[in-house]
This record gives sequence, structure tokens and C-alpha cells, in this order.
Amino acid sequence: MFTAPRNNITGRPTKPTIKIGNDEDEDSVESPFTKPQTNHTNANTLRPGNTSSALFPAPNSAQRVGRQRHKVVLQPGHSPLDWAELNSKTASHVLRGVDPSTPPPQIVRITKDELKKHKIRNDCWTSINGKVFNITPYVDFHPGGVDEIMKCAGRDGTALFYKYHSWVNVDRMLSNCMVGILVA
Ligand code: HEM
Repeated sequence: MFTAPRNNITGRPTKPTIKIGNDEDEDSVESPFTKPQTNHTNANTLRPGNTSSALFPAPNSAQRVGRQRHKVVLQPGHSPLDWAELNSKTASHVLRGVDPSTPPPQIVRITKDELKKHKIRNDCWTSINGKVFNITPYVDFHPGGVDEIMKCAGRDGTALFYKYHSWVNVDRMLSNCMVGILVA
């Protein structure tokens, strides 16, 4: 029966050693090559207990969404950052497209018939989650393109909105564009 060599003092089994070279009498030395080899052939393989390798490289947006992206090339000056800047510099009534004396949007009631009247490029409202937004100033900033966002013009766009991007925070993005609450 094979018995692993033991340390003379501690009595514990010694670390594995290998012979370097062919000389039988040469002292055996511990080799760095005896360490277990990690298989790095596919660093992205998610192995049980290995979470770090799965995060590098990070998945791109198409991989995160799980389908082909359909973002358009926006005109210069129409990036999401430009939209944020415009919001910070523009009075809310301008973005709402209403007279400055108009009451706060939370108490303005808008019927479906009224909503339907605002469906052209230069006067465009939509309703998402029961809130009515004037999207006229936002249309050119829409990363999905003008044609796509205009599909919700003058009507309830909630279903279309969630079909394409449930992760987008519309309340925040269009907070200054809210004109009222949709009523039956
Ligand atoms: C009024 C509300 C809307 C807002 C505030 C809005 C906002 C956005 C934002 C922020 C993105 C970029 C998303 C990202 O980078 O992850 C986006 C992309 C997009 N949007 Fe909208 N959107 C609106 C309505 C719509 C509607 C009604 C449609 C379709 C009929 C639509 C279709 C798309 C598409 C196709 C993209 C590209 C998404 C992709 O390829 O991943 N959006 N939208």
C-alpha cells in the first residue's frame, strides 16, 4: 500500500513533489507547475461559485435586453444629456405647452377626446400610466426615433411604452412635460 511521505517533525504528509530532469539522484524540488491549473480557455463561462468571470466583459445593451436594439442616431444637440439640460433651463409651462397661469398638472383633468386633438408633430400629447404628457419638445430627443414615439401621439401610449422599454422612468424623464391626468 502506498503511504504518503511524512514530515519528520510534524508527522503531517508533505506537499507533493516532482523530479526535475532525468537524474534519479538529484534532489527533488517543489515545482510551481504542480499547482492545479485553472482552465482559462473561456473566461466567460459561468461556473458554479464563480461570479466574477461572468461579469467580464460586461454584457452590452443588446445582450441585457435580449434582442436587437433599435436606437436611432439622434441629431446633434439631442442626446439624453441635452434633454436633461433643456429641462433644467426651461420653465415647466413652456415644456408643458400651457399658459403660465395653468394649475398644476396633478389637478388638470383631460378627457380622451381632448387627448385625441393633440396628435401632430408640433402639438403632440400622449398618456402613460394615466398621466398626460406633452411630448412635443421630447420627440426629437427620443432614442427610438420620431416615427416610433409618434405612434402614441393623441392616445394612451402605455402598452407601446412598456412593450419597448419597461425600464425607462417616464415620470422622471417627462416630469416637466406633464399636462394633466387622463379621465374617462
Ligand atoms: C412617451 C414616451 C416615451 C419615452 C419617454 C421614451 C423614451 C425612450 C428612451 C429613454 C429610450 C432609450 C432606452 C435605452 O437606451 O435603454 C427609448 C428607446 C426606444 N423607444 Fe421609446 N420612449 C417613449 C415612447 C415610445 C413609443 C410609444 C415607442 C414605440 C412605439 C418607443 C419605441 C422605442 C424604441 C424601439 C426604442 C429603442 C429601444 C431599443 O432598441 O432597445 N418609445 N425610448
